[in-house]
Amino acid sequence: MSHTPEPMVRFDGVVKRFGDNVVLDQLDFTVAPGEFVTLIGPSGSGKTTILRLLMTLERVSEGVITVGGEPLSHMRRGDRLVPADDKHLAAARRRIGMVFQQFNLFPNMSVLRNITEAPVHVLGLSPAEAEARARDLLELVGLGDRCDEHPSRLSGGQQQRVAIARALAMRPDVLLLDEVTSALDPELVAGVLDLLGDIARTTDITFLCVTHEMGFARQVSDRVMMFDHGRVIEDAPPEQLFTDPREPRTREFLQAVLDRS
Ligand SMILES: Nc1ncnc2c1ncn2[C@@H]1O[C@H](COP(=O)(O)OP(=O)(O)OP(=O)(O)O)[C@@H](O)[C@H]1O
Repeated sequence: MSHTPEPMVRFDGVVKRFGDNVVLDQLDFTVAPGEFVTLIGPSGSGKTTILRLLMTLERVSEGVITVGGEPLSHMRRGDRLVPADDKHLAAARRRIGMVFQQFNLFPNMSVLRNITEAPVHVLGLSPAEAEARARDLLELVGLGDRCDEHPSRLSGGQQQRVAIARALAMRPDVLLLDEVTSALDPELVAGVLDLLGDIARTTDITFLCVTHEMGFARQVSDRVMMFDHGRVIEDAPPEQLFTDPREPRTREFLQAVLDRS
């Protein structure tokens, strides 16, 4: 008998409103463990809101999000689900990492300390364990010789590599990527994308990625979800979605991206 694994991420009837503005409209989707899913769609279609909900930076208005089968936004109380309290949210958040457009490194700490800080203070690793982990990760991202420098001495691409190492140091089950190359000089983009592609191929981390880099999305994604007005209007493997989109809105969007580049 075949066994379908529990999705790593599940959105079940998720609604997000800001005032009267319905930003996510009864959203249902799942992401399997280890899958790389890219979210595309016009500005304002709700992509970043999805990542912010997963980071618990926002709360759902309705519906349930689960990560690894555990409700993120809610807690089980007997047979019922009740909104999560801060302690539950903090525990759930540990399973999820995020890399932002603007690196968000601590400017006054060395590169090494940027990476050891959360494993020591959030996961409770000893400083020696955290440092060993950080040094391994800095090797992985090609910055093994820059441990003691401050982020301001690094290029944007190198800073983003530190941010990637920092996210990996928490050993997340899910890694969220939000336009991670948008703030980089064009010549630095490919190196960061190659690194992320390698990490995606060689780890079992589940990725949700918002990007305008359609070449990258096409290369690394298992699935691409096209959003429009807070709904998924098309969900397909990249080779299909990019070459033969079913929905006219997807076609228009891809054409507009092509025209801009
Ligand atoms: N904190 C907030 N308060 C009010 N409205 C918000 C807030 N955050 C997002 N929105 C609105 O939610 C909608 C979706 O925004 P979101 O950032 O998720 O879109 P997006 O698809 O990621 O867009 P982009 O590609 O431009 O980043 C937009 O209409 C936006 O104005």
